[in-house]
Amino acid sequence: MGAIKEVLTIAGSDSGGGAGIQADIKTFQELGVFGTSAITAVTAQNTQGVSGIFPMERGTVRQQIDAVGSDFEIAAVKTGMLFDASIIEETAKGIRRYGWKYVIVDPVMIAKGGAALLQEEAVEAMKAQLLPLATVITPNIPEAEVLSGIEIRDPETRLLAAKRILDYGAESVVIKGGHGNDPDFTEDFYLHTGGASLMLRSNRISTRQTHGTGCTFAAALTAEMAKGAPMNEALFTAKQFVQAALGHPLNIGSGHGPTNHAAFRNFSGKGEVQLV
Ligand SMILES: Nc1ncnc2c1ncn2[C@@H]1O[C@H](COP(=O)(O)OP(=O)(O)O)[C@@H](O)[C@H]1O
Ligand SMILES: Cc1ncc(COP(=O)(O)OP(=O)(O)O)c(N)n1
Repeated sequence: MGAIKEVLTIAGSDSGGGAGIQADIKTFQELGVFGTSAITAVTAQNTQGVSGIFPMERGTVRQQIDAVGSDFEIAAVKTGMLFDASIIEETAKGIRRYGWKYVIVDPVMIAKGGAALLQEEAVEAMKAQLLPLATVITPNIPEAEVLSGIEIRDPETRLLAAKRILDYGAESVVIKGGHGNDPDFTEDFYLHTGGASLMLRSNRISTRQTHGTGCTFAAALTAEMAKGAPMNEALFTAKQFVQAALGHPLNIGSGHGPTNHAAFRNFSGKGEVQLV
């Protein structure tokens, strides 16, 4: 067995443990990579919503990135909740300073309960400074609409939105389908600048316990890319990981509960995800 791969997440803390840094580290551990973190904001959050947001000073974020970057061999870096333009700038500078190879940008904007996890005026900084560094961006449908300025109603408008997002300079994008309108299926649509595309399709699981699915998907993708999986395999594993986590609920909390990060380990339903 080779040396364990080291990965970094630059994201917010979720006190409820289902999303953010906590979801990322659990996912990294489950997929056999060593997780490190730079915390951008502390949130007071549970399954019912976000009751407080405490952003870090930009220097605090920089120091965490440098502490990790100067000592660890980071095989892939993921970004999540970045909250404001100054933290986006520090994150982009850090990624450039260390020249990390795989950069997975989850452009977190709004939590399920409606709390803003990214200031509106920071969207332009994200487009200009972070998206050009991304190997893959992983917006959900509302985030893809904000980034592209296109309303996603069907596969045609989704394709247009994906192309528009790639205009900001990223290598590829996956528009996640959890917010789609098909009651039976979810579809995550991947597009590479070279024109190659993929669709990850699965049964839509009927559950309220969906808190942190986006973070978990992007963290699983990060772990697989760090281990050297080709993009199609990394995407497939990430989707399977989320499918298992949603399909084996833990019944924690009284609102939108966390997914089960340990479920993939024992997952037998690998055929439940189709790669099209
Ligand atoms: N009810 C569901 N059943 C199956 N997969 C889902 C469901 N909801 C979300 N997913 C999957 O979870 C991942 C995150 O999707 P999404 O909900 O769009 O992101 P976010 O959590 O960022 O809003 C995607 O892979 C999506 O297909
Ligand atoms: C600290 C923190 N980061 C990110 C999110 C959003 O996570 P996401 O996976 O998009 O899940 P939902 O909030 O949509 O359930 C968060 N809530 N907190």
